[in-house]
Amino acid sequence: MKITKDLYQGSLALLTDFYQLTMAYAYWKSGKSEQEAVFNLFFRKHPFQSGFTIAAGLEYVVDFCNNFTFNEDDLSYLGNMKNSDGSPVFVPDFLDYLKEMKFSCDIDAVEEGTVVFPHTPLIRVKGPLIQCQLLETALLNIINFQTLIATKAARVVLAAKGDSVLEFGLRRAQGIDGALAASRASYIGGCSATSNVMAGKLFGIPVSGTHAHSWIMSFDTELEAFKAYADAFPEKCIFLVDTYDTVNGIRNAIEVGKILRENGKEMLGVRIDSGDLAYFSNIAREMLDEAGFPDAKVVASNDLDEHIITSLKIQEASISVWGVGTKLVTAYDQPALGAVYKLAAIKNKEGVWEPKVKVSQQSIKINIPGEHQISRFLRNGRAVADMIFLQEDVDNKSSVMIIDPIDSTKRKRLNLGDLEEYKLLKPIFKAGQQVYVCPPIEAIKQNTKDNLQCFDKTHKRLTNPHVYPVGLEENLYQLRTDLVFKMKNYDQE
Ligand SMILES: Nc1ncnc2c1ncn2[C@@H]1O[C@H](COP(=O)(O)OP(=O)(O)OP(=O)(O)O)[C@@H](O)[C@H]1O
Ligand SMILES: O=P(O)(O)OC[C@H]1O[C@H](OP(=O)(O)OP(=O)(O)O)[C@H](O)[C@@H]1O
Ligand SMILES: O=C(O)c1cccnc1
Ligand SMILES: [Mg+2]
Repeated sequence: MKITKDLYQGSLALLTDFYQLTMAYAYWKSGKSEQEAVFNLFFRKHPFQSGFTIAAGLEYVVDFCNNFTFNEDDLSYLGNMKNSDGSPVFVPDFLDYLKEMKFSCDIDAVEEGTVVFPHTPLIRVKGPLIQCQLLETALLNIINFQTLIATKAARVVLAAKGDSVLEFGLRRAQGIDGALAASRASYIGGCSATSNVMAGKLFGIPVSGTHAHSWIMSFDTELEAFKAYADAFPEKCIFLVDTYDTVNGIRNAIEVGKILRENGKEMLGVRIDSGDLAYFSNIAREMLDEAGFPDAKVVASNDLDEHIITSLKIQEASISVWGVGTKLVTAYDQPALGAVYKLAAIKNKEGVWEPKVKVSQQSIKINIPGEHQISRFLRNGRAVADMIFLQEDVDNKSSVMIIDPIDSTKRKRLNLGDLEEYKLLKPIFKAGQQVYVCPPIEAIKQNTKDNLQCFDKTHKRLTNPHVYPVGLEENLYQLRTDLVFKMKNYDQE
């Protein structure tokens, strides 16, 4: 196996759980493949005890759907799968069906960079049951990870309060694709650049960086190392000052900064990667200012996350650029988002849509039935609530009641006349044809910024944030309750 050449072999159709294929076969065998269905992809709890989540990954989903075909290699692999009695798992007629299958679903989704909340669909898939089912695992894989990392990045960037955050995670990320996807999602979440050069090339993200301790250690003295770096990159000098003695390192950086200046160049700054970052950054700032380098930046790195950055801000550390790696790209404190993909409605034999619920002991796990939409209501540009609803329930209404999906005592009346309404689900595919143009990554990053700006700072607080109201329109709430009662059959002894 050569990972550079052979890994995906031009097809991602088998990037799925085996049970999706066994269900697909069983749907086909029982004549249900083409029955129309609606599935929603949503999460139940914000990651990191955050008050918000940033949607990311849609562009990957679009690409996946546009290339959703089983190639000859995939089909021959499936054709060779055997049951324990030696019989083939999948009969040739089914493999022919897969070969001819053309992606034909409608997909509606929340745009990347949108602030999203529990229970509201990030992606809605409507189409033949077999296709909806076969998309589940890949869609979850893509959206769960990129949404998680975009959210983590947004939190780190909020903690940095306007300072640049550089993403340095490649060496610690979860494998090759994890690293690439994390760099993309980190940029969407608000990072200014990545150290990951391949992500720069693939996604058009700015790349940047400093140098490592090994560079210093390869010379007899730190001063020699700084001079040689300045010689190679006079425009890009951020000297790593903590290899031996941080204060001495700053002194050496200043000395080389003066030589650069004599040659018409400016040192960009210093990086501190160990020790007490508040203490050393303040010393660096004082020494740089005193030596006539007030514009030189102090970059800090070393196991940073949003909490350490917040603490360093409180300590009045003089850091203006933050290099964040491991804890960002691995989502160290919560390594998975936990979004799910649930059947919400199915068209019966009479052609009538039937809403569906999965009943659970835990009310948080009861999904929201039907092909619903989400509206975000804003007052003077400020988000006040999100409503999950069925269009027919709100037509011609001047006010609506929304009810918390978990706690029905939490309700909010919205007077629609006073509010701006913004529909979150946008058409992405219609009958398998892409109708949405994926925006450039800069526009997605800007969308994150604009979206976050609409939310009160109490929802963006990193610890114990104020909960933003998201509710089911009352008729949809009632429909869900009635369906649960019906499926539970409480009237029976
Ligand atoms: N003033 C500070 N307040 C809070 N946390 C800090 C402060 N200074 C550094 N930190 C954090 O404390 C941790 C220090 O970790 P660690 O003990 O591994 O580093 P170190 O010993 O300074 O560096 P290294 O092991 O790389 O030489 C890091 O997560 C760092 O970001
Ligand atoms: O700390 P992170 O947020 O992951 O950021 C990336 C780290 O990677 C580099 O060193 P590395 O960790 O490889 O070595 P070090 O711990 O000895 O500095 C760099 O100096 C940072 O410390
Ligand atoms: O460019 C840097 O300073 C860098 C890159 C990767 C990891 N740590 C630091
Ligand atoms: Mg380290």
